[in-house]
Amino acid sequence: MPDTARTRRTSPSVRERFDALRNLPPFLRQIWQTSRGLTLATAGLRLLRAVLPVAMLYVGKLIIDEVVRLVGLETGQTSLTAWWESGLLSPLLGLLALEFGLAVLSDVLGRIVSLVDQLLSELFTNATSVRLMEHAATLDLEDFEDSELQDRLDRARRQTMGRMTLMGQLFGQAQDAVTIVAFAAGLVVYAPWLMALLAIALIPAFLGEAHFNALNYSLNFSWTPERRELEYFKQTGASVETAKEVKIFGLHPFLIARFRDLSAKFYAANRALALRRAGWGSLLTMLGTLGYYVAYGYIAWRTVRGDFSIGDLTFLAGSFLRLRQLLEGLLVGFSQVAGQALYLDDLFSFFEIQPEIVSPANPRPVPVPMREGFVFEDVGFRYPGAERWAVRHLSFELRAGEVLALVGENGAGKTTLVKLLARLYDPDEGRILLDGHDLRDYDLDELRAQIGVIFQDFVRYHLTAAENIAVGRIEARDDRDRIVAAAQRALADEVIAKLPNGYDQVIGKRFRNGVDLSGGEWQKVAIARAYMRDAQLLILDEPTAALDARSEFEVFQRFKELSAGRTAVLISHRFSSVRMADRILVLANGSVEAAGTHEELLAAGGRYAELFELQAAGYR
Ligand SMILES: Nc1ncnc2c1ncn2[C@@H]1O[C@H](COP(=O)(O)OP(=O)(O)OP(=O)(O)O)[C@@H](O)[C@H]1O
Repeated sequence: MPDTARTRRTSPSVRERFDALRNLPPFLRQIWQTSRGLTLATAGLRLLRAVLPVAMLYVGKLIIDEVVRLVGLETGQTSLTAWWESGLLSPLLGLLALEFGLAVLSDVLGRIVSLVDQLLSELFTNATSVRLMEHAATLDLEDFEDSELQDRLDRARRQTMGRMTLMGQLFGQAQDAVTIVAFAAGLVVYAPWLMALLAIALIPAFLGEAHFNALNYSLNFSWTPERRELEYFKQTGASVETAKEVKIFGLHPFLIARFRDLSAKFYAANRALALRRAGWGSLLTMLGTLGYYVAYGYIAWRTVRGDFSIGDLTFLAGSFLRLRQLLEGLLVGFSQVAGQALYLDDLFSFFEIQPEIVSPANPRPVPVPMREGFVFEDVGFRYPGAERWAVRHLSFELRAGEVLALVGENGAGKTTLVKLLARLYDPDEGRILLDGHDLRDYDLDELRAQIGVIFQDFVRYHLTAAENIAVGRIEARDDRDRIVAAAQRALADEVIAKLPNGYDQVIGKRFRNGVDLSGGEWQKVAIARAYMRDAQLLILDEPTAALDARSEFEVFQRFKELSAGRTAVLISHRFSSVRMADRILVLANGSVEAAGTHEELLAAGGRYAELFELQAAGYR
C-alpha cells in the first residue's frame, strides 16, 4: 500500500468516523434483503421486550407500596392463614403474579430474540460470502496479483464474519433506545433535571470510547499486510501442501521465529492501545458513576422529606440505575457501532472495485468456426508495477487450424503470450486480432468459451477425479461418457482405473478418504480438462513437464491428432514434442526471434538449433 494511504489511515478524523455511519443504511438494507421475515420478527419482539423493564419496575413499586400499606394497617395478625382468610393479601398476590408473568415473558422473548438473531446472522454471513465470491469472480487477474487488493479482500472476508456482532448491537441499541424513552417518560414526571445530569455525566465516557474505537480500527487497518503475513506463516508452517518441504529443509524454527517476531510486534502495539483504553475508560466511567450517586442522594433526601413514598424511592432508584446503564450502553454502543461501521467500509469498498477487462457495449459475436485465426500486431505488455516489458514488439500469426509450438528459455514470455491470447490481460501496446477484429471487440465470456488453456501451474482441485476433469466444462459435470472420453484422450483413464473408487475417488490429501496422485498423474488428469471443452483454440502451456518422455510424446501425438481442425498452441521444453507442431515460434526477450518448421529452424542454425543440440547431446 502506498505510504500516504497508510499514514492517512492511521488516524481517521472525527468526520471520517461519523461518515462511516452512512454505511449503516445499506448494511440494514442487506439484512432486510437476506430475510424479511426474520428481520421483522426480531424488530417486533425487541420492541415488545423493550417496554417490559419499565413495566416490571413499576409493578415492583406497586408491590412495595402495597406492602407498606399492609404494614401500616396494624391488624395484629401473624399467621398466614388468618391473613389469607381476611382477603387483604389478594391485591399483593395479584401484583406478584403479574410481576412473575412479566419476568417469564421477558426471558422467553429474550431467548426467541437471540434465536432469531442467530439464524438471521448466519443467513446474512452466507449471503455476504456468496456476494463476495460472485464479485471476486468478475475481477481481473491483475487485480488478484495486486497485494493491495489481497489486503482488501482479506479485510472484506473478515467482515463477512465479523459484522454480525454489529447487527446484534444495532438492534440491541434500538431496543435500548425504546426502553430509555419509556423510563424517561416515567422519570420526567419526578425529576427532569436529574436525567440531564445523568446524560451529561456520560458524555466523556462516550467520547473516550469513540476515540479508542477509531484508534483500534486504524491499528487493524494499518496492520493488514502484516496480519496476512502472519496468516501465511501459520499456513506454511502447518499445511498438507508444504509439510513435505518444510520437514526436509527443517524450516519449522525459521517459520516459527518469523511468526513470533511479527506477532510479538502486533501484540505490543495492541497491548499499548488496550492499556491506554483501559486507563482512560475507568477514569471516564467514574464520572458517569458520580452523576448517578448525586441523583441517588437527591432522591433519598426527597423521600426523607416526605415528597416520595418508599415505593417511589425504589422505583426511582431502580429506574436511575437502569437508565444509567442503558444510557451508558447506548452511548458506548453508539461509538462502537460507529467504529464497526468503519469496518463496513472494507466490505463495501471491495464491492466497489470494478474490473477493467470487460465486454464492450456492443460486442461482436465470436466467429464459429474462425476463418483466419489470431494476429499479434506489435504487442507489448508490462505486468503492473514491473519495469521490464514481459513481451514487446511481438508480432506473429496463429492461423486457424494450425498447431503452433512456442519455445524459448525461461522468462522468454511464452506464458504471458498465452495469457494475452485468452484476454486475462490486455496489451499495453499494439493489438491482438481474431479474424481481423480486436479481441477487445468481442464478448469476453464467448471468447473465453472458445479457448481452452491448461497452464503449467494448473489447479489441483480436491474434488473427485470425474469433477477434476469436468472443470474443463463444468456444465457437463454429469455427462460421465464425455468425462471418460476426455480421460482416455489424455491417458488419464489408466490413472483413474487404479483409484479405489475410480472416477468417484476424491483426489488430493486435504479431505477424508482423499488419495494423492503423482505429479505426472495429476498432469494427465489436468490435460483431460482440455478435451472436455468444445473450444476452437486449445493451449497446453507446459502441463507435461512431469510426464515421462514416453507419456509426453504420446500426449502430444494424440493432442495433435485430436486437434485436427482446431487451432492449437503447445509449449514444451522437449524438442521431441515440439517438432510435431506445424510451425514453431522461437521467443526471446519477449519477442519472436525466429519461426518455421523444425527442419527449417535447424537448417537456419540459430538459437533453436543450439538448444536442440544441447538437448540431443544429453542423450548421446
Ligand atoms: N505475474 C507476474 N508479475 C510480474 N512479472 C511477471 C509475472 N509473470 C511473469 N512475469 C515476468 O514476465 C516475463 C515473462 O514471463 P513468462 O511467464 O511469460 O515466461 P515463460 O517464457 O513462460 O517462462 P517459463 O519457461 O519459465 O515458463 C518474465 O521476465 C517474468 O519474470
